[in-house]
Amino acid sequence: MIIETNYFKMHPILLMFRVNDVKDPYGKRGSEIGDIDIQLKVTSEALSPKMVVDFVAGLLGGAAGVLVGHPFDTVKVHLQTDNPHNPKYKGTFHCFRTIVQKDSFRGLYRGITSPMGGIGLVNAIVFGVYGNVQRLSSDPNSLQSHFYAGSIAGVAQSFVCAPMELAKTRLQLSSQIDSGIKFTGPIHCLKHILKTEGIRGAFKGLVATILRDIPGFSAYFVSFEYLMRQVETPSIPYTLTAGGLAGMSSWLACYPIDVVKTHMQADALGSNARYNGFIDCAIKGFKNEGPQFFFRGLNSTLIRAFPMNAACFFVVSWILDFCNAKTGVDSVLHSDQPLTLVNLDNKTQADLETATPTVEEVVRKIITDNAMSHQYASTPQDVVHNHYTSGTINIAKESKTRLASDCNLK
Ligand SMILES: NC(=[NH2+])NCCC[C@H](N)C(=O)O
Repeated sequence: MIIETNYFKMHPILLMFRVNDVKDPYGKRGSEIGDIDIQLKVTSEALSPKMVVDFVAGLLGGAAGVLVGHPFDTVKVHLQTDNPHNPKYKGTFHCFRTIVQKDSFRGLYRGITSPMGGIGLVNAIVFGVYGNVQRLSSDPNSLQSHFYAGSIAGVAQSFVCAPMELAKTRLQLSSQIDSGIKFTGPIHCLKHILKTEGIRGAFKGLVATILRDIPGFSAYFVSFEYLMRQVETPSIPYTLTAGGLAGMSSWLACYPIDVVKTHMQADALGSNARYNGFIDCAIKGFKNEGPQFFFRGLNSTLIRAFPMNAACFFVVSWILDFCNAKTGVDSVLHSDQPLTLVNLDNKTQADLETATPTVEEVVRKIITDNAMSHQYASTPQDVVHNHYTSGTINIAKESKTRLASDCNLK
């Protein structure tokens, strides 16, 4: 069994194995390991603290992204809903300037409370679901796994994302719609929607959001993963660039659907509604305006996506890396057996990086090192008394491939 984390080139590999012969594995050779029958055990990582780390990393990464990206989002929504026949704005920069002139910087940061908490939450779901689905899939390293994990994450976050973006859109456009009511914030806005339009009203645009975010998030993660694989050790600028480009390609993959979604959420409900569903909205938009309808605001979206997702991916990667580096072990909970956590020092990691060890060699190494010095288990006997052992080691790519084939993994 091998479970790997994503985000960085040098993946920590988690090994969990079972020492079968608990009675006398060391034979007569002192602290050396005898011929023990080692079985690699496929173990679900579902209870691992790692699972939680993904969510927390997503939360903080999302918040960082919002701080950098929100002004661009305000511009995007203004442009998307501008009147095409009598446009207020001449373009992205003009829109930006007009908002600042009319409303100062507050205008750009209007409605940020909703995405701040909301995108934090959404990103916790996105990165949490994505990370765990990807790790637990049968072939975690393939781009296909990243694709599926991204799609599933996209669906999962839609249920929070749709009402949140609804409130955000209505707040951002509050001068144009809902005349009369001055919303104090997203919660106020959502409460009002719930009261006047019911639960259906609060989930207006849900289907459009799901349709948007399946391609959106699969492109997001596949492109990030792809870019990170192009270099051996990604530098900080490289990681930032990869995150930024991943954000941009994500929007390119779903932009027309996003335009329709925004229009539907800006639309009124009931008899005042202009659109009768997703398709109707798309057709009316197209008839009214031609193909440009589907690309209005794309510039500002792409411009916003770069810094926002650079910040987001960077913070997420940094947190995941920090958590891995700090402990040096993956603490794994197992329902019915005690665990020994094996912490390999840097030297051991380096040794294994240059070699191409077989599974057995790796396992022996872990046990030997663990037996020599460790806070969790100080003697070989201690290791053996705990039936399960796990360790995190960094292994070079070729070794990983070998390891994977030794374990009968694809
Ligand atoms: N279509 C999407 N939702 N793509 C994912 C990008 C998410 C990212 N938080 C952004 O707003 O740029």
